[in-house]
Amino acid sequence: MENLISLVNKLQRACTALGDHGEESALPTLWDALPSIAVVGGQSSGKSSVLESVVGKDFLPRGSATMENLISLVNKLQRACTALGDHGEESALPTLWDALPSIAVVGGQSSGKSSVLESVVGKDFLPRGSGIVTRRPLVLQLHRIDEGREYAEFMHLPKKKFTDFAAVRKEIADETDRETGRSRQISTVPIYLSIYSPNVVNLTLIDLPGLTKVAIGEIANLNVCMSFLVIILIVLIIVDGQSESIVQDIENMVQSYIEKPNCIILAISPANQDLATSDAIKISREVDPKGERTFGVLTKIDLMDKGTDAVEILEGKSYKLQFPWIGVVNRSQADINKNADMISARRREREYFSSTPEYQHLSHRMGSEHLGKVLSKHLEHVIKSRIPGLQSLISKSIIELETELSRLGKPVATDAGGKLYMTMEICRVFDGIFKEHLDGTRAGGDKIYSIFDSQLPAALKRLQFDKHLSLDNVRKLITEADGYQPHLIAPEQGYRRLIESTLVTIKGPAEAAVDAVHAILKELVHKSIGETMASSQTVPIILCFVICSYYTEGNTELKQYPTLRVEVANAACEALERMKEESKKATLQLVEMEYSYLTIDFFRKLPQDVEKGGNPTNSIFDRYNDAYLRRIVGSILIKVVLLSQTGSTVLSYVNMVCAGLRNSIPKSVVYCQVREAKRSLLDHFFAELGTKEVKQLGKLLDEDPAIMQRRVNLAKRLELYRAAQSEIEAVAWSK
Ligand SMILES: Nc1nc2c(ncn2[C@@H]2O[C@H](COP(=O)(O)OP(=O)(O)OP(=O)(O)O)[C@@H](O)[C@H]2O)c(=O)[nH]1
Repeated sequence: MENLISLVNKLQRACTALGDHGEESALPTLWDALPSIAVVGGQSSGKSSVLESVVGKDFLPRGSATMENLISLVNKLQRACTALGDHGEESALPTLWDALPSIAVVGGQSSGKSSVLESVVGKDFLPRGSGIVTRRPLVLQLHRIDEGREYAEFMHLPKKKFTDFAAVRKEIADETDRETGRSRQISTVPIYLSIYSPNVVNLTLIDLPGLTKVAIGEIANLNVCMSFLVIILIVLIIVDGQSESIVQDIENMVQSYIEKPNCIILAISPANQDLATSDAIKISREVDPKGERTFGVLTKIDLMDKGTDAVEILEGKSYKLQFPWIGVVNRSQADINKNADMISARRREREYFSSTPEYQHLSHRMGSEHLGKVLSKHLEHVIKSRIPGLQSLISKSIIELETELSRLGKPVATDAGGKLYMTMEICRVFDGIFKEHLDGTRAGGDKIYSIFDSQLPAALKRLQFDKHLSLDNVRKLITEADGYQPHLIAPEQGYRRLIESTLVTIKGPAEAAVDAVHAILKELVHKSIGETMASSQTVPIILCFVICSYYTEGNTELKQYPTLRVEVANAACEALERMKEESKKATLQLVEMEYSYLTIDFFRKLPQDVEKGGNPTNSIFDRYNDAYLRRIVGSILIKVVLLSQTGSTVLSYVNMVCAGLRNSIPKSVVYCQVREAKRSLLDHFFAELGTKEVKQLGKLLDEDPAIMQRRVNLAKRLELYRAAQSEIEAVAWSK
């Protein structure tokens, strides 16, 4: 039996070595066929303990992994936010940073903020000196590691691990100067520092510049002598690069961090100063009047005057906060100068509280180690309570980002094939929209019909053939056509001239119809360009061309690519121009055809008419009298009588031809322009596109750099939010 079990063990080891873990594989898997025992159970049900008992060894990791996960998740999200430039500052994009809980350290200048931070971390790494030392927010993320050497990493130097904390201090000072240009000004752009150590608790702390009270405005309240001294001081400060506005700038910056409801305030007040004048308490009260998210920290307890103590404050009697006050004893300036190490400083601090009679009863909740633990615990609690809110914010943001991204479309392909494909797809979408306008799915095509139905007939009517065929005009034309020899039977040449000169006038309305349709087609081209969505970018390449899906999946206009937009518009308009010329030729030809050949029946009927009513023996002048001419013309006044006699007259012939042209002109226009535009609007453009090099194609798709940048930002943010969503879900489920 033992052999059998060890055989299975051996086989399982071999499977693992071959990468066969029972996961999906194209090869038959042996792993799945081997028997094994899986330990299942709820969280903290004792799975690991059962396993360890079976093995008889203590070898599995333990602890409140979920809680640690929470803080490291928030740390991760904060780092990701920073990488995306999301510092919680004003941005058109939804910001996750603001929703993430953080701890901001605030207090007056030299109140001991940096010392508290260093004590919590247990490392000496922050720049020290006179004046305003902290001039940029320092976002300090503490990561607890199980073992190994502690190290620090800056966000702006991602690949560099700092094991020497003096170098960390130097880098903070240098990076501050890089941003503020050694001008001693302050900057709101944070420095991100991560410290990995087995001696820290998971925590994110933000060190902010110290609040200061020196301001020009306060000089007025001082006596002359003092004012003089302060002015000299301020001049010195200004010479040193610090302007008066710095006081306000610092206050604004601190305020902007701590006013966010998710910010936990670590208010640092020195015990050797009156608490009533504490900058930290003053500013935190403004944003958190009930003290619901303010932790009061009292520094410099060891520096209090002899005979005084901080017991009243630490017991919450003189100034009550929701959370108990925590007293700390940091390294003094002398300790710093002597390079006293943090471990012994922490030990001395512990000893101070346990051995000072006034504080002995409070010693279990004093000191920087205790502070670190309290903050970590509180942060966990806050994060936990924020999870539902975070989840809904992230889900909402994901939807918003996806919508916006699909509106912007996919980025331009880099290779020639991809660029060509994208250009063609955009053109095809444009072409589809243009056709829809003509076919009635979209508005605009109906205007063409209204030209044929009302404008052309109205224009033909306005020609007033009867007026053109006035007796004087008829006489003139017939006489001219007869030349030196009057006609014998019928004035054929005269008829021809009359008809020709009348029908020629139809060219005007015919040409106008061509031009009007051309104008409408051009208008529809521009309309379609405006409506063209770069939806080819949102539809997977394998999908066939389904226009309706383009309309629903995205609505980025062709104007996203200004050059392509212009080129497509030009190509389409040039094509329409060519079609217009063809149409004009064909349509005018229709009119010309009508006067080039007159229907023969018309002439055959004329001699009979002459026989019936005319008198060929009359002199030429008699035959050209008004009655005779009127008969030729068939003027409206006498047309009833004369039409019945002559059967055909110039006017009726012209009207007959005109009625025919009224039908055939639209046919010609539609054939040459509308049908042709639907068929081959961009044929020339496509032919030219095929000959273009990748560079020229790139120029066509010269997207607005701002849009490109926005797409990149949105995509990164979406990636972050999706990752955050799955991580938060994992934590939320295991809560
Ligand atoms: N004796 C003693 N000295 C302290 C204590 N806390 C801070 N100090 C000293 O007070 C001075 C100022 O401390 P910092 O931690 O630099 O103060 P800060 O608030 O960070 O200063 P800025 O960032 O410049 O505003 C330093 O010399 C510290 O050594 C303390 O609890 N006891």
